[in-house]
Amino acid sequence: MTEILTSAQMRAIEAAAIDSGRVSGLELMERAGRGVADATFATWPELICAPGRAVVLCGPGNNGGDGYVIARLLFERGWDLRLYTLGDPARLPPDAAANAARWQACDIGSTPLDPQTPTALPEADLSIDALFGIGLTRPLPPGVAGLRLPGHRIAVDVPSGRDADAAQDLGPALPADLCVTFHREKPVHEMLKREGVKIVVADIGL
Ligand SMILES: NC(=O)C1=CN([C@@H]2O[C@H](COP(=O)(O)OP(=O)(O)OC[C@H]3O[C@@H](n4cnc5c(N)ncnc54)[C@H](O)[C@@H]3O)[C@@H](O)[C@H]2O)[C@@H](O)CC1
Ligand SMILES: [K+]
Repeated sequence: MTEILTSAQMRAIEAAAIDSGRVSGLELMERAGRGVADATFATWPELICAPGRAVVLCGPGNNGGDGYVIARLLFERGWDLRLYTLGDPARLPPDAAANAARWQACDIGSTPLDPQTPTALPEADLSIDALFGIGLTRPLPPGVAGLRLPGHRIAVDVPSGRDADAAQDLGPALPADLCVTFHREKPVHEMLKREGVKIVVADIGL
């Protein structure tokens, strides 16, 4: 039977691993981003040798940090990247800020999303939803809830707008074809499977 962890249990496991000195938060984020890229190419192998365009949406927390890692990894593989940010990048938590700085070194730039009005996103082969993960605390702002995601839609950890613990209905959420979570499934992933979303659990070495 699949072992399922709540978001609080997941945070405790991550914190214990980091506190033990066995692994840094930054390294966990790198493994998380790599896990999403690997699952994406395992799901759509035709994309491995045919880099196209990817839209990456990065939120204000560590889910956004995963997004910056994924953008960098796709850029290194020759993809045309369009990165969008929500919130003030100057207020990102430390590991996400470090990956935003690495992204800036790629010299591609980014576009802020308007939280009130949905931004028109370009056509793309992949869209990566790294806006909110297990840290979502309230309904999505209207400018996010109304986004139309192009191409194959990949949710990082949790589709933005969904409560990872499936305990409360937080309102509209972004759609996903593939959702890549880390270490163990969370309660929402059982619901997502029933909705036809492919779930991949990436091993991040915890
Ligand atoms: N070291 C770590 O902690 C790791 C974290 N990971 C990623 O980090 C995620 C959790 O990161 P966080 O705890 O930073 O949480 P999130 O990145 O999910 O979101 C937290 C941020 O969103 C804001 N927020 C919440 N709901 C909002 C709403 N409706 N509108 C606007 N702002 C809202 C909060 O104020 C906070 O700034 C996981 O889902 C996973 O993707 C992975 O990188 C693995 C390692
Ligand atoms: K997400």
